[in-house]
Amino acid sequence: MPEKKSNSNRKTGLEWKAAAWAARHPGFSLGVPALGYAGMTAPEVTAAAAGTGLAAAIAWGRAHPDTFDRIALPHLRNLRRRWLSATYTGPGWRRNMREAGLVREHPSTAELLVPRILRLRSYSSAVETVWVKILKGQTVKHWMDAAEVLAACFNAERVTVEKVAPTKLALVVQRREPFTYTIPAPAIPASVEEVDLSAVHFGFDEFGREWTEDVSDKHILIAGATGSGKNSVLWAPLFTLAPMIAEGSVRLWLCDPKQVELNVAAPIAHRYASGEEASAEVVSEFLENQQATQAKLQESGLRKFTPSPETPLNILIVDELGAVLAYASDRVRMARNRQGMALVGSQGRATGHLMWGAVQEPTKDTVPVRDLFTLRVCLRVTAAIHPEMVLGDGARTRGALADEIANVPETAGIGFKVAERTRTPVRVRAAYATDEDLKALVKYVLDERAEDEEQGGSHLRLVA
Ligand SMILES: Nc1ncnc2c1ncn2[C@@H]1O[C@H](COP(=O)(O)OP(=O)(O)OP(=O)(O)O)[C@@H](O)[C@H]1O
Repeated sequence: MPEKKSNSNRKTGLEWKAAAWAARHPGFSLGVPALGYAGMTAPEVTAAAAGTGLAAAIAWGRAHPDTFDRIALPHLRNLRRRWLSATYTGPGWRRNMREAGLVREHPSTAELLVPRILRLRSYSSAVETVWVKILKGQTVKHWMDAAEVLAACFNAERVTVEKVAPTKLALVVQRREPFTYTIPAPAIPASVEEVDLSAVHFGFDEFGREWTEDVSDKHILIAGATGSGKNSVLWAPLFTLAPMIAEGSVRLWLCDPKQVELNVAAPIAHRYASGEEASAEVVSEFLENQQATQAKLQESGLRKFTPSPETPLNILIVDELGAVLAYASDRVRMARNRQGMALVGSQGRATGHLMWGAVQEPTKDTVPVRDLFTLRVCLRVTAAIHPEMVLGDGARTRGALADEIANVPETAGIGFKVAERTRTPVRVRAAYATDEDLKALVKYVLDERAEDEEQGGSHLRLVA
C-alpha cells in the first residue's frame, strides 16, 4: 500500500516529534530529568544513593548469582542492548535499516521513514528479540528477504523474522553459538547417598551453568530430527542415577523399537524390549506395575512414596515414541500403547512411574500424549512449528530457534528447554557419552550389584 500523499510538503515539527518520542519512552523522559534535578539540588545524596544501589547490585550478584541472573540480569542486558549499543540506538538503527533497504522517503515531505523499534528483550546473552513496527507497504517478505543483510548489520549469526500482527514483526537476533565443544559424560556419584534426584546432571546451559533437572517426578520428552543427539539426553542422567540403578531403587524399563540405540543398557535394565511387539508388552507390564503400586499405596494409607529398593522409581524409556504410538503395524497394539502411556503420564508420578521418550516428529498425531510430558527438550528439528509444539506457544519468538540449528554433527545434543519460572527458552547442550563411557556405566552397575550380593546386600549404602 503506498504512503498516503499529504496535502502539505512540510515535515512535522521537531518539538512534536520529541514529544511523541518522550511519550513512548516515559522511563527516559521522566527518569533522566528527575535524576538530573536530584543531582543538581542534592549532589551528595544522589551520589550516595547511586553508590549504594551499585554496591547492593554487586553484592546481590556475588552473594546469590542464581536470583541475580534470573531477575536483574535480563533487565540490565535489555538496557545495554537497547540504549548502549550502536545497533539499536537512533543513528545506528537508521543506518542499519538503510543498508537493508527497509527505509523509504515520504512522497510529499521527502522525510526519511524508518521502521520503529517497539520493544527489545534480551532473553539471554546469545539471543535478543526486537519488536518492530514496519512501514506501510512493507510485508513480512520484505524483511525476510533482508534477514541476511540485517544479520551482517547487527553483527549477529542469524536474524529470523516472525510476524506478530499485521504491522508488527519480531526479529529474533541470534548473536553466537555458545557451545563450541562436546560436554563429557557426567561422573558417577560415589554412593547412593550422594545422588540428588532433584539435581540430576544433563549437561550445560548457554550461561555456562550446569544443566540439572529434578527427575523425581518428571515425564521427559526429547524431540529432534535424526542425528540431533536425542540419545545423549536420555543417557546423560543415567550416570548420576547409576548408584540407585545398581541398588535397585531406580529401575529402567527400556523400549527399543529400533533395536539398536538402547541395546548397550540391556544388562542393567529391569526390562528390555527390542522391536514393536516386545515394546508393547513392556508398556503394558509397566502400567500393571503402576496400578499394583497404586493399590499398595492405598492399602497402606501412604500418599507419597520415597524411592528405595522396595518401592523403586520406575522409568519407562522409549527410544522412538513414534514407533510405539503412531507407526506400529498392529493398530490394536498401538491403541493399547497410547492408552497405557496416557495413564502413566496422568497418574504415574504419584507412584514413581515416569516415562522418558524421544521422538523425531513432535506432532499430536505422532505423540498424542505430548502434553503429559512435564520436561520437554527440543533439539534440532525440521520445521519452524516444532519448537512451539514441544516448548509451548511463543517459544520460537522468544528465541527457541531449534529449526535453525545447523544440520551438522557439531550441533548434536544442542537444543532448548523452557526455564520453569520465567518460561524463557534456554539453550542447552547434553553431555555426550561415548561407547566406552556407556560400557563403563554398565560395568559399574553390574560390579556394584555383584559386590552387593557377595556382601549380603549391605555394600551399596555403605560404599564411601
Ligand atoms: N550431546 C552430544 N554432544 C556431541 N555430539 C553428540 C551428542 N549427541 C550425539 N552426538 C553425535 O551425533 C551423532 C548422532 O547422535 P544420535 O544418534 O544420538 O542422534 P539421534 O537424534 O538419536 O538420531 P536417530 O534419531 O537417528 O537415532 C552421534 O553419533 C554423536 O557422534
